[in-house]
This record gives sequence, C-alpha cells and structure tokens, in this order.
Amino acid sequence: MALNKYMHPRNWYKKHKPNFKDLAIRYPEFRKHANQDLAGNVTLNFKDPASLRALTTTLLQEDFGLRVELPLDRLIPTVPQRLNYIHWIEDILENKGGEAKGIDIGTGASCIYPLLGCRLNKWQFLASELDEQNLHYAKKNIEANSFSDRIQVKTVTQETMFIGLVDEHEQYDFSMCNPPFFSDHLEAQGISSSRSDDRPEPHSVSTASEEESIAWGGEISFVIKMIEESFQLKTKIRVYTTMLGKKISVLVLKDELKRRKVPKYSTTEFCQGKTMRWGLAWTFDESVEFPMSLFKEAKKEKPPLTFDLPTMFPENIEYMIPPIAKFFKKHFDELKIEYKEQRCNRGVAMYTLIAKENSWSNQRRKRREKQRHTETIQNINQESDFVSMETQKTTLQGGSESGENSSVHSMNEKSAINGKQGSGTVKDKVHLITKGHENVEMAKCHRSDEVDTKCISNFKEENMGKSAAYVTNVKKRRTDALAEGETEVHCKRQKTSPIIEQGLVELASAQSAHSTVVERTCISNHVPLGSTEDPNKETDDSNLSKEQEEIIRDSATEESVHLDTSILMATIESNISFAGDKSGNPVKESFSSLDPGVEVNNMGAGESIINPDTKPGFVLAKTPGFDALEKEGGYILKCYFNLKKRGRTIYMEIIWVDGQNKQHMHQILQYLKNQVKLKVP
Ligand SMILES: C[S@@+](CC[C@H](N)C(=O)[O-])C[C@H]1O[C@@H](n2cnc3c(N)ncnc32)[C@H](O)[C@@H]1O
Repeated sequence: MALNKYMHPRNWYKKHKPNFKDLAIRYPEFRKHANQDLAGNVTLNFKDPASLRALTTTLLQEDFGLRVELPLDRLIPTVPQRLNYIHWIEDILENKGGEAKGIDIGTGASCIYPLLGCRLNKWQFLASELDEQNLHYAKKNIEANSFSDRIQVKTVTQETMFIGLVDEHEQYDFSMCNPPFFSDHLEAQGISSSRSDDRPEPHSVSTASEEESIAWGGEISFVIKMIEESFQLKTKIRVYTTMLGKKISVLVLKDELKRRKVPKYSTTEFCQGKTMRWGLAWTFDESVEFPMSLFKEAKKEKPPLTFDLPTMFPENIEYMIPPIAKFFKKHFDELKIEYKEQRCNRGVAMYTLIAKENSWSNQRRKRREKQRHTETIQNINQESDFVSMETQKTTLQGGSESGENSSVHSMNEKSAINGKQGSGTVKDKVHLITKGHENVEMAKCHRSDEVDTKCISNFKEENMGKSAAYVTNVKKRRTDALAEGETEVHCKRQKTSPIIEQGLVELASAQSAHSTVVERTCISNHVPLGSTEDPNKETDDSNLSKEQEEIIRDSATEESVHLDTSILMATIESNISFAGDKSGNPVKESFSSLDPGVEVNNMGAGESIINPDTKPGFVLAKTPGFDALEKEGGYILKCYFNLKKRGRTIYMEIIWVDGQNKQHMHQILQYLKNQVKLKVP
C-alpha cells in the first residue's frame, strides 16, 4: 500500500485499515464474499463486482453510518479515495465541519460525494446525473439516509454542465466532479494508448457503464466544457474543482487554465493504496487560498540538514566514526529517539530515526537549570578568590604547618614559594582554605579511583550550603587581620578557562543526575587523595598534541594547576577517544580505556559499536518497538541520520522522511550541534 502514507491526514482509513475479519463477523452480506485462508486471514476478490460492492456498502455503513444500495452494473466507488476529495474541498473552504453549498456533476448511483459531504459537514448539495438508473439509485440513497432536505438531484442532458443546472439566484461555495474518464470504447478497454505505460493494471474490476465512463473527448473535453462555463458564471461558484484519472489530463488542463488566464488554480494528489488520482481547482475569487499539496511537499527534494564536526586534531589524527556514532546514539537514547542502525563502519554510519514524542523541546528548561549550576559554580570560584588570598597569607605565616591538612598540601607548597611573612593562627586559616577549596578536594577525589558520589555530595553540601556564611567569615577575618597591622597580600582572581568551566558544570550537573558525564569526567590518574606527586606527570601527556598541551598550559594557572588539569585532561581525553590515526587506530589506547563511556580500544576498524560480532551493513533493531512504530506510523518524526567521513572531519546529515513537521528535524540538529560544541570546546 505504497501510497497510503500520502492519503489525506484526516482520511479515516489512513489510520484505520479495514479489518476484514471483524467486518465478516458482523456483516452477513460482507461475510458472503469474504474468503479465509489456512492462516485465518480474510481476503476479498477485488475482481468480483459483488465483493467490491459488499466492501463499499459495508464500509459506508460501518464507518459513516450511511446505508447505500448499488446496482452491480454501475460504478462502485472506493470509499477512501472519495474521502480524499471531500477533505481537500474542506481544506480549500477552510471550513471543516461547517456549512457550505456545493454542486456535484455526475453524482452516480451511489451519490457518494453528497452523502459523505453531508455526513461529515453541514453542507448542502445540488447534484446532476444523466443516467436514468443512476438517478433512481441516487434518489433512493438520499432518502435512505434522510438527506432529502440537503441533497437535491437533477436529471440533465449530456451537454449540461453548470448552465441549465444551477439556480440563477443562488450562490455556491464549490463544485466537484468525477468526470467520465475514457474518450471511447477502445480506451475504456485499455486498447488505445492513453493509459500511461508506468501506470499499473487495475487491481479491481471496473463496473462502470458506458455512460459513466465514456465521454466524447474523455475527461479533458469534459473539464474544458466546465472551464468554459465557469467563465460565464465566474464567482457564482466560488471554487470549481474536478477529479482527474490521468496525469496527462492534469498537465493539459493546467495549461488550458493558464492560457485562458484564470486568476488562480491549483492541483493536488489523491493517494490510496496503489492508486493515484488528481484534483484540479480553479477560481475567479482572489481571496481563495489553495492548500499545499501534501504529496508534493513530501516528495519535494529537500536538501539534508548538515553539520561538519569541528577539526581540532593535528594532521595525522582524525575523527573515527564508530565512537562518534556512539556519542550520538547516547543522545538519541536521552531524547527517547528510537533508532535503527543500518550501517556503522569506518567510513559511514547510517541510522533511521523515529521520534514518537517531542522530548527535545524541554531541553531549554534543562539548559537553564544547567546555566544556574554554572552561575553557582562561578559564585563559588569568586568566593575562592578570598580563599586564595587567605592561602597565600597563611603560607606566609607558617607554611610548615600546612601539612596538617593534606587537601591543601600542594597549594601551600606552591604558595610558600612567595616566602612573605605574616601573622595569625595557622590552624584556623588552613581550615578556611580547606573549606574554600572544596573544589580542589573534588578534583582530587576524581583523580582517585574512589568515591565520585561522596565527594560530589560533599561538594554540594559544603559549598552550596555554607559558602555565603563562609565568605562573610573570611572577609571578616581578613579585615580583622588587616586591622591588626598585617601586610596586605595581593592576589589576582583565578581566570577559569571555558573548558574548566565546562568540566565544573558537568560535575555539578552530575550531582543530581549522577549521569555518565561524571564517569566521563572522572578519569582516574591513580593519584591518591592528597598525594604530593606531580599530577602532570601522572596523566602522562607525552602523547598530547602541541595544540592540546597549549590548551592545558593556557588554562592552568600556577596556583590552580592541580585542580584544573585534572578536569581539563578529562575533557580532552573524551575528545581524544573520538579520534584515531590515519589507519583508524585509536589515538592512545591508555587514554581511551580510562574513559568508560567510549569503547574505542576494543573495536576494530569496520566493526559495529553496538555489537562487535556484527558485520557492517547488517540491520540491527535497537528496540523491538521500532518496527511497530514505523509500521503504524506512530511517530511525529521519521528521518535518516548519517555520519560520513569528509577529509579529516565528519559530516553529519539529517534527511527528512516523514512526520508532523520539518521543524522537529531542525530542533534535533540544533540539539546535537550543542552537544558537539560542549564536547569539542
Ligand atoms: C465516473 S462517474 C462518477 C460517479 C460518482 N460521482 C463517483 O465518483 O463514483 C461519472 C458520472 O457522470 C455521469 N455523467 C456523464 N456525463 C454527465 C453530464 N453531462 N452531466 C451529469 N452527469 C454526467 C455518468 O452517468 C456517471 O454517473
């Protein structure tokens, strides 16, 4: 049912496929024509007119409460296709469910357009028909559904279109028509060449009589006559419309409207199953706005949304696709976007994404929360300025005693280099320093193999809760000390690099979320808490690029080197784990293996990151729900997400497939871009 996805969105059958089994149980007439196979599936023979009639009358009864009687030797309409046309008229009139007065040229025995139009809307109809038998049945069907006060059928001659049918005192909102489609018997039998080669053979039998299906000149001539008459009636009928059975007719008639300088016209597609029909509308009323064709919109080639990952490595190092793919998959999981991996190897990763809900819009709120965390951290850093000052002062007073508290050990060592003198109680001040530099503690905790959560929660309690009181306290002591005649020690505020800020933010956000960010940020350099070993030595940065070393140098100030490098290194290592050398080997295995979030070191070139046993190109279903979602269309967005190598960088593209609106795709791209920016400063 290739075209069903382009059915009008309000078409009942777009989401409610008829259940033949159920219909067979509840409708005896339908049951007579239903066949059940050994597997229990119920099918219909669409080449049998009686089966077709049973289906149409049963669906009209079941889904629209319409009781319709049809002769076997006249056209049997397909309900879903007729619904598409009704919904298109609703869209043009912009009055779904509202009142309108319409005309139906050649209503047929079913009188299907007026019946459906009146059932779904408060419309009234003037219908025409030239065939006696059709007229008889149409009237019967109108009465059977108690629509005699809203639907009027008039008998007309072959030459009549609007003139001779319409009431000259009346104003009409629209006209509709399903014209006889063949020009002669040869065409009706499929012998002449007007059926286009690419159009498949009909799947169901045509029961249309000669009068119904054949008109001199076919549908083109029929509609040209309508166009001619519309020039006489102009806005008496606000919008003229017709259905067309052949694409060539659409082109010819559009050309005709253009040639005759009709002010506004539009076309659309009616899609159902494997059948496509077309709609043509024109008007002399400039205020009419024709709706966009959903089919054309969906089919229109839209360039994919793209983004190049920033290059940040020296020339012999490149990004590797599998770890990057894993990075994005983690974010898809976070956004509850289902994905199906179509391919993942060194050169390309391809995914089909399906989102059943908008989980990215509230990301703004989350970002604001994160921003608040940043601000809190910045406040703490500012507060630490005072502490730095105190640190130096304390050291001047008696650096040897600073060993009482190992957490400030290295700092005191560094501060002691200043070698100035001061006075005061060393113990108290050491205590202050320890408190004020809880972030130093935290960094150290992260540098050990232990207690992430513990030190994070300490950090939260100690710093967030007590920092205000603490700063007041420090300020007071500082004033007191100065009042006692101590020498002022000048100390510049530490400038924290954006990377470090980011590290701090990640750590802070992790307090509540206890997210993998902590794991990623907490690299273990195996420096025990309070160790006096040089942290730079432990992190073994011999394999870092000059660029990266520079970042470290620029970011770490003399006093804060111990704290800053640990976080900085974590950030850089996460990035490095995205990279490989020219042969696809991870840049540095020891780095990668320290990062629990990225499995670079056990992944060979071309292997899938999800399942190392799987050969590239094999389809892996991420969740069992994916296929069901896809099949039932239970999603708001379906798109393709590809990662491709482009030189030394990676090119990311998102290609629209289906969904509510394309804006979702833009929002997801923006979200992913933001994540990349956080990751690659
Ligand atoms: C293809 S059938 C459409 C029937 C129905 N509207 C439907 O969609 O199922 C075309 C109908 O137009 C009728 N017809 C042909 N020429 C006509 C004319 N000049 N005026 C009114 N009806 C006409 C035929 O009898 C036939 O019932």
